[in-house]
Amino acid sequence: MSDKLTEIMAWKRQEVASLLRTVSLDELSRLNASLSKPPSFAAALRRPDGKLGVISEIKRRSPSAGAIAEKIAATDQALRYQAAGASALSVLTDTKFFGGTLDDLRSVTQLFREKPPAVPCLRKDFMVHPIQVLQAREAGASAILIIVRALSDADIKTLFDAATAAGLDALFEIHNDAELDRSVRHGAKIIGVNNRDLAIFKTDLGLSERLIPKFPKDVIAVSESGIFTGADAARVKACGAHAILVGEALMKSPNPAALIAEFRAN
Ligand SMILES: O=C(O)c1ccccc1NCC(=O)[C@H](O)[C@H](O)COP(=O)(O)O
Repeated sequence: MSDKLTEIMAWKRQEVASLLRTVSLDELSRLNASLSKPPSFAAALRRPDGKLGVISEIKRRSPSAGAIAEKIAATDQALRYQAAGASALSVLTDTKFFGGTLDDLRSVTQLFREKPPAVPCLRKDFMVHPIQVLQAREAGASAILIIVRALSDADIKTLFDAATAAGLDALFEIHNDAELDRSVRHGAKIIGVNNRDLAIFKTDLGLSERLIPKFPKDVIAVSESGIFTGADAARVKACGAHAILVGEALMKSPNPAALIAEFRAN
């Protein structure tokens, strides 16, 4: 792993270091019991009409694209996505590389509680420790991200167990066959193929086409990154994706509702 992800993970471990303390499964279960249940991320991705679930991302900037919509308020974009019929939101909470914050997630989930329907939110960050899972649950998330390539099996188990205890779903993100095998061994229920090669920042939907047909039938399949048009969405749906995760195209679109409708046209 010698690419941008290596740099981000190293930074994330440094960032989280000041917060580190033991977070037991018991503490997470008690926290879960004390808070209102978040809407199910997994259930939102498998649509009864067979159309693609669309996970719509709030992403102000990124290492590959640079500035996307630096000044946008998370709640304004969240309302646009809610009105557009997004299945779920992905809220980037990393500040250094993506310009997001945990407050973005908090304010969006609070807004959805006040103005239903509550669209489930993924905490999109680089998870390394259960304290981040606890933060995600407190901030109202429905799911966390587990980047298989960046974590040892022991770390994956710790994070997945923590998410389960906290009442959260986990999106396992993969880039190759070995990572698919590892996710399945861990019992992943939602697996996303990230089409972006983090060494050269190029996206290739062919990666979803190669890997998704190999997913176990009961796993929810997500295709992530590099999806811009109805034709792109149709390609990944044809290979078995239940849902897509879209950032840049939706953030830059003047009409996210029309774009989401285009993604679901097939
Ligand atoms: O987007 C990046 O440049 C990036 C770089 C390093 C690690 C992760 C990165 N992106 C995170 C994502 O997974 C995407 O934001 C997400 O899949 C949406 O992608 P897109 O629709 O291409 O904006």
